[in-house]
Amino acid sequence: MSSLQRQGTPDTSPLLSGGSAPPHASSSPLRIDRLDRIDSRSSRDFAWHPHPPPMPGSSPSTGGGFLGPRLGSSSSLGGGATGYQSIEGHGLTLSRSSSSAADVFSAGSGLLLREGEDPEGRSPRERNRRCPFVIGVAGGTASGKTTVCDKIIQRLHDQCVVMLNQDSFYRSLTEEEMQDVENYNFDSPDAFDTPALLECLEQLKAGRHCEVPTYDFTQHRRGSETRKVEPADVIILEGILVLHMQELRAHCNMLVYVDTDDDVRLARRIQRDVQHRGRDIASVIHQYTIFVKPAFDQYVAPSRRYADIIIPWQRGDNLVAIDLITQHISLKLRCHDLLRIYPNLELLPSNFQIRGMHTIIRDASSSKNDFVFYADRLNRLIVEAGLGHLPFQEKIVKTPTGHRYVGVDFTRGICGVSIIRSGEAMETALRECCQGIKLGKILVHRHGPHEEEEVIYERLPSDIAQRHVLLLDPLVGTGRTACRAVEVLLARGVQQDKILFLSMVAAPEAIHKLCGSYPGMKVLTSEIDRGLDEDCRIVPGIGEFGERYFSD
Ligand SMILES: O=P(O)(O)OC[C@H]1O[C@H](OP(=O)(O)OP(=O)(O)O)[C@H](O)[C@@H]1O
Ligand SMILES: O=c1cc[nH]c(=O)[nH]1
Repeated sequence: MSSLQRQGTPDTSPLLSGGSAPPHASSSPLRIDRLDRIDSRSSRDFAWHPHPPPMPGSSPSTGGGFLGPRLGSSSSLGGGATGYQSIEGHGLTLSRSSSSAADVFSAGSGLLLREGEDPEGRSPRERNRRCPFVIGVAGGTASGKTTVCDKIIQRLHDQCVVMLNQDSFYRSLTEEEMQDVENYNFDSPDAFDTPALLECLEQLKAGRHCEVPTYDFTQHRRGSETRKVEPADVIILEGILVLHMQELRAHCNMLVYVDTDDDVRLARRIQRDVQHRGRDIASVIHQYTIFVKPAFDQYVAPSRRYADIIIPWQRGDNLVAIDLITQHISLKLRCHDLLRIYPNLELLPSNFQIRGMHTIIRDASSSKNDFVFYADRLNRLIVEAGLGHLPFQEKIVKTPTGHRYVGVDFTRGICGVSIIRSGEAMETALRECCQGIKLGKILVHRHGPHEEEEVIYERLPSDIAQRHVLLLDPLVGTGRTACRAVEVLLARGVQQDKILFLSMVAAPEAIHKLCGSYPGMKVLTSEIDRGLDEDCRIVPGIGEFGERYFSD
């Protein structure tokens, strides 16, 4: 809203009073950069699955199972950052990880797919499923990995979590190997059917169920039955070699190493194998000395260096570490819940350039020049991403080398409508992308954060009902201003599914309101903030966008 209209009501806007944005803060005390690779592109159905009774960690192997309500799967991967942080006194080390850039950005945006036109025959909703958040948990034998996983699952009780145990993917021994089982190395990477494990992981990440083998530790064989594991929000992949194997690490958004003294582990191993796996003490010690310990030294202990988080775990009570991990995951998943709930919500895939732009725009001490420069840059990306959601027509052209190129033709019949005044800051980006585009404007005024909105000005293309409309406003807090503007468009005959709302920062409240009220309209934002303060300002927010962008 223009400062002119604001005169006399300087503090009426949810975003006008209070000025500068508070420092960025999250409900998690940690910043674990690799977790920021989670991003998302759309939604899935809600469904509920009962909690099964806890399964014994012995033969036949647990294999994995439902551990919570299913909300759907989540993100694709983006970023590829490494993080390093050490938290003294919390018994938790966040360490540099070697996250590979290869596991970033699953394409999957489906931007060029028209409704019902998916090569794999998926519905638009299935197509928009996100990959789940995958946590890899490794550590030596009997280090307490299962307990750590159980604690994480307990604390993520409002999410659907499934576990995949590497143990379930032991190969069946051949007759020959069975003859000399005392001298078979169960701790070597070769003992596992890793392709089968990868296939399961890939199925789950694609939003499909998988069949996990069962393994009988007393017979050293796979059972004839498999266990069906449904897709979930979070997958915990647990096993001694999960961090050692690059192909498994590449699937994980977060790598955890459980660090327990060797003697504690040996004592636990003896107890477990004797009680649950039909062994005697002498054979357990023999196996430990000949295979388990050397394999630990060769594969498991060195894999610590890949961990994002190393948890010292002696007595099984390092709950601070568990809390820190799960708080952070919950924070990430909360944002993704919105994306699951609303198929019409899109989040601009993040990367460090975009995060850097946000950092400058959100910094209260940034200069006007910087604010405008980076807001323009970011708006350009948002507009480009928004345009990618418009329908297209195939177009074949001839290249200068005389070859055919099968491409697409841009949509005709679009226009932009900015919500005055901050929305006008996005017009530049739209004009730069679409030369000569028709632009309209709507001015919505509200006397106070809890007052009714009033449309006091509208100028729209006369043929707007025939056009696709890009509705522009960098900030949506309560979503009331935006909803009012949408009502104006609908009253002018624009169809919901021809409206694309573009914003830079949205509060969850606005997303519920906009996406819930107008399921046919697409909403694209570059970041979703934590919420609103008592004056309905976005937290952490940007402050008064219009003031910062337009004032001298
Ligand atoms: O989602 P809501 O709670 O309705 O608030 C969002 C509105 O607030 C901001 O404008 P502002 O009122 O600051 O006016 P301005 O753009 O004219 O500066 C923003 O640009 C939206 O138009
Ligand atoms: O069958 C198995 C599998 C793992 N470790 C063992 O000792 N036996």
